[in-house]
Amino acid sequence: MSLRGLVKHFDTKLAVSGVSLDVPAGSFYGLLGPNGAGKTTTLSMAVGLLRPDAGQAFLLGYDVWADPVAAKARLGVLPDGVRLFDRLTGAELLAYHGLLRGMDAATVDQRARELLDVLELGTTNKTMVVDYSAGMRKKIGLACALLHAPRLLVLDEPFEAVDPVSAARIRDILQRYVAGGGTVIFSSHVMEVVERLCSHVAILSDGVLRMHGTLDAVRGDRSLEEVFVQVVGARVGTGSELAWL
Ligand SMILES: Nc1ncnc2c1ncn2[C@@H]1O[C@H](COP(=O)(O)OP(=O)(O)OP(=O)(O)O)[C@@H](O)[C@H]1O
Repeated sequence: MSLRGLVKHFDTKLAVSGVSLDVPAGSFYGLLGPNGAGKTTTLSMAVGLLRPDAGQAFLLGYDVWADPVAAKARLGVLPDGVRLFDRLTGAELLAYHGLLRGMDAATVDQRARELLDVLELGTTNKTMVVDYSAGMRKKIGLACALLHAPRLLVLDEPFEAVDPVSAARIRDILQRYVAGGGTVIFSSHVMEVVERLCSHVAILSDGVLRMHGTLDAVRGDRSLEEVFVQVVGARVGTGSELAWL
């Protein structure tokens, strides 16, 4: 994935200010940044969900805004908020996604069962997605992103709201996916997960890419958290805040 000078304003607010980033094929890329840094906005522009004011995004060589069908056929996305067709069961939602992507019904059925099983969503669960918990919605969103075996996965906070057992399962799936030649870029607030999984990391704040590169190069001899806090400029507490509490 190559991002070139992506810019996005919301009214007068400059949310993303000229982000350029190369995500090498086969890398496991972590995108870090404080709340409101512009991670979701950047990833949404990168995958063709939010039109940039300026700049370009290339996925596996295809310009996502000029050639969206070719780019999106090779891409799996877990968007922020996961707006799903939620009056369906998990199995129905996966079937819908697979058939929309032109997959044959038998393959969709087999992969859907495996995904529901491995993500512990239940292969025979009749609960509609609208009644899923937050973590279950995250997992069914991830299953939809994986179903067509894309070469590139873009995941917005895939571990948010997910229980520790499922998180370990997702880490394992993604590590095997990368070992098999896939590429992952995901946003996260959990340094420990990023340090454990990622080959590369980027730090965004106030819509600007502050640091990026291999994990070792970004981290140096410090912890990722120390680097993050320094790069984004942590406020120092005076000890007098919330004195009324
Ligand atoms: N649809 C929108 N309308 C107006 N402002 C928006 C919209 N989406 C995002 N913003 C603003 O753009 C900035 C970047 O938001 P974004 O959601 O990309 O941040 P983020 O890094 O993903 O944050 P978080 O870690 O909290 O999810 C924020 O100031 C946010 O208020």
